Amino acid sequence: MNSYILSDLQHGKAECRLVKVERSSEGPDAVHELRDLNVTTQLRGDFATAYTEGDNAHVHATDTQKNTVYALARQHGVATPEAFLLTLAAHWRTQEWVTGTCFTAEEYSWLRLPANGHSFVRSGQEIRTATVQTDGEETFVVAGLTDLTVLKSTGSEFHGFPRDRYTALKETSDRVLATSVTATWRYAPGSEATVDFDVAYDAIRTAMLDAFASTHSLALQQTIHAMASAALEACAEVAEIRIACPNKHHFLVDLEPFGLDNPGEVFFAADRPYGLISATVRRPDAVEEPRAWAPVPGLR
Ligand SMILES: O=c1[nH]c(=O)c2[nH]c(=O)[nH]c2[nH]1
Repeated sequence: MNSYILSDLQHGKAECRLVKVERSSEGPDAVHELRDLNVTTQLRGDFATAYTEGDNAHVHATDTQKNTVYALARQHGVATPEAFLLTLAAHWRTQEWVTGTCFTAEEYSWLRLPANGHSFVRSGQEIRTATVQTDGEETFVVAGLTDLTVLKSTGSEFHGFPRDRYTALKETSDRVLATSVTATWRYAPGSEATVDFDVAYDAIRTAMLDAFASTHSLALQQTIHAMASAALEACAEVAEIRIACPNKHHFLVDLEPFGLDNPGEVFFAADRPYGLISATVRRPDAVEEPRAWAPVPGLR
């Protein structure tokens, strides 16, 4: 065996697609509930000999982990993404050689069609996200959303920035502000026992959208701060929130060569490059917890 240092071992099944139908009634008038998740499991623990010796005696097979996702969905249901990940965590944290766990889920939303209670259309809006980790006795829950695309066609300015020999950007007092919000919030330790994750999600999403719409923006940075603050105000159980936003630039097209004016009506929506702006906003009394954020990507 060599003397290199092995660390950060984890193994699990990535992207277990799980659709759970809650069947409270049957027949042509059946009203069903749908939860559509993409679940990734990761176990951490005493698994080094699999890496160093190829000895799998401690390895809970990723296939077993995948099967456990489906079996626990059947046995415990999927009340919310966070609740389901907590169920997985409760199962795996007690298994031999497991000292820590990390479960993540994306949730895709479906809207009920008016015809009956069991037909749905995928809603093209944001993806909900959740991550539950355990480290021994401790539990960390973060949740959020990505791809929440928003735009305001006025009420956004950008000026007062420094100018140097490479600055070409004109100051503006009226521009299109568009972004695709990725937000992730961390629940205060212990709050997972009492918080209603669906209620919290809806409250935070609504608060962020209201803040985006109602903030007269002097910078996307200011809008991000307003959205994050509104989220903390909307949900007492959230200790901190991270928001990352691409600035989806909309450039006014010069129509003068064609003898036309363009009073803020015709834009070129560029897809790249884009500004990329992010921040974390934390309650003053909340203790930082870097472990909770470790698996959370900055921006997707
Ligand atoms: O809201 C903005 N923030 C920036 O930091 C920035 N930089 C830039 O070129 N445009 C903008 N807009």
